Amino acid sequence: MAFTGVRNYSHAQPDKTGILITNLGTPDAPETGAVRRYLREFLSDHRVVEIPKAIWWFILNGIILLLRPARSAKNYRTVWTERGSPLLYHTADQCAAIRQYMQGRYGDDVVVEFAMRYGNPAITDVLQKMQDQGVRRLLVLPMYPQYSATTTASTFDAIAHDFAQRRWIPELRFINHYHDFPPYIEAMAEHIEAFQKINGSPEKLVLSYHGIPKRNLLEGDPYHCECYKTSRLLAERLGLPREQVLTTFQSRFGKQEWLKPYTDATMKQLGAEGVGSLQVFCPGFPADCLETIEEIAEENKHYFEEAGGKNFAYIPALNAEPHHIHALTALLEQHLKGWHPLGNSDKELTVAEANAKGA
Ligand SMILES: C=CC1=C(C)c2cc3[nH]c(cc4nc(cc5[nH]c(cc1n2)c(C)c5CCC(=O)O)C(CCC(=O)O)=C4C)c(C)c3C=C
Ligand SMILES: [Fe+2]
Ligand SMILES: [Fe+2]
Repeated sequence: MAFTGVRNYSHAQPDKTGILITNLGTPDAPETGAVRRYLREFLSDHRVVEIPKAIWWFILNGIILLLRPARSAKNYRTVWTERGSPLLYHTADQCAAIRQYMQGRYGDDVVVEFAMRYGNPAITDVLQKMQDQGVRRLLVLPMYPQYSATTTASTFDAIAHDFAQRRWIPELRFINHYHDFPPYIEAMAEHIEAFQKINGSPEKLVLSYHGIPKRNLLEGDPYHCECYKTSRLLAERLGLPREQVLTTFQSRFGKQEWLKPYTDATMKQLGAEGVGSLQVFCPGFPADCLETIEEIAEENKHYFEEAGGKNFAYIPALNAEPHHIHALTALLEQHLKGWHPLGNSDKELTVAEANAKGA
């Protein structure tokens, strides 16, 4: 096998640092064919579905990819905008804001790009683009605050798979999680406080995270613990008593048991108990997407109200808000330490030069 080499290398070329922001990915269009292509790639990942591969191949191709794409496409159409899928454009906006900050600090020494684990822009294409720009040090930030093998490790697999084809791999740093990073907790707290200043404080605040199969927890995935820690730190920072804040898990897939309590069952229960006002925030989703806009703000709102609940409000994700960008750049800078001064590693900057660069 031939490895991909570095083309047009010149010794005069400065070494650059690359920051790669990744998220899950989304279909290219809210249509059955595009959704099927996306779901095929996503659901063929053994990190996501751990059922033995041969058995799963028949279920996936014989049932799921025949039935689900049309239904999912219909859901995607309800959230699609002129700028495309919310997950895609929020990620693009986050990347642009982080790039602006990093360029202000380090100029052209740092390259900031984003990629998606499934679909487009594909990780391997973006890594090629970064290599072509002279990136020799790579910092990867998967936008999953809470570690899970299904998401974080799968992203690592994709980076490793790409590197396995390259002759000259860059120096690598990979952010595993940031579920308890103080600026992230602070950004969420300030965001929730700002929302409540306008909309009032609710009787109950539900913190809803994407679920994973319960078996993954029993097999040693730390995701469940990290979600509870995020909730505890956020509730403490907001000064809310324990009974006012609930942690739940949404977006089940398939027949097996997933992490409980389930968000939908909780909505029905709180509605039936006659809860007067409820706010839902999703700390595990740094960007609004199908799972927040359609599943929480529409479907689960309906469950709550149908069961008798009043005043449901969904608190939007942090998206590209300044508080969020501040938290993310603080996280990135923590992980860039020792790579300063960014730029040509052969050339030491004088103090005056470093100051002039703002490094
Ligand atoms: C099949 C099992 C799934 C696991 C395990 C899973 C974990 C997981 N997912 C996210 C974040 C997102 N998931 C999104 C959509 C989505 N998730 C699954 C399945 C699993 N996720 C499916 C089949 C879908 C597609 C939508 C559908 O057909 O209903 C999204 C939104 C994507 C978008 O385009 O908007 C996000 C984000 C996390 C964080 C996670 C584990 C911790
Ligand atoms: Fe998911
Ligand atoms: Fe736990």
